[in-house]
Amino acid sequence: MYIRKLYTLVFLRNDTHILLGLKKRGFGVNKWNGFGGKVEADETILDAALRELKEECCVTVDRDNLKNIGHLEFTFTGEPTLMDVRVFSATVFEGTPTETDEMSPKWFPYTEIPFEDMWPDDVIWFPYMLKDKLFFGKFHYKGYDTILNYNVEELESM
Ligand SMILES: Nc1nc(SCCc2ccccc2)c2[nH]cnc2n1
Repeated sequence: MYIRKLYTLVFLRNDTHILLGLKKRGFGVNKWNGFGGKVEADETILDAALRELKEECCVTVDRDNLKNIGHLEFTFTGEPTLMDVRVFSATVFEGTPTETDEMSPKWFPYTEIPFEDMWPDDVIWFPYMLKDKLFFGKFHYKGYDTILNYNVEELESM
C-alpha cells in the first residue's frame, strides 16, 4: 500500500523539435525532462501543469490546448510513496522558453533526444508520446538509476 503523490509533466512540441529543460536543482537535478512538479492540495492537476510550466520556463498554454497524453507511476524500493505523474503535451503556446532558477530550456530535434542524460524510463515511453499514442506506464526502481521492472501499455483513451 503506497502513499500516492500527484505530479505533472509537460512537453511542448513542434513538427521537428521537443522542448526539454535541464533541471538545475531538486528532484531529478542535472537531468533533461519535461516541465512539472507537485500538484498542491488547492489546485487541479491541469492548473498545476499550467502553473509549473509558467514558473519553470515562462511559457503559458491555454488550458484547451494542453492535452493529457499519458500516465506514469514510479515506485522506489524501500520508499512508501508512489509518484503518480500525469503527462501533458501542447503544440500551441505563448511566450519564449526562458531559463529560470529551476530549469534551463532547450529545443531538441526528435532525432537528438539526450536519453543518456534523462531518467532511464524515458527511452521506454517516449516512443509512445512521439507517435501520438496515449500511454500508461509503471516503473519500479532500485535507487534512482536502476529499473527493476516495468510495464508500458497503449491506451485507447485517458
Ligand atoms: N521523465 C521522468 N520524470 C520523472 S519525475 C516528473 C515529475 C516531477 C517530479 C518532481 C519534480 C519535477 C517533476 C521521473 N521519476 C522517475 N522517472 C522519471 N521520469
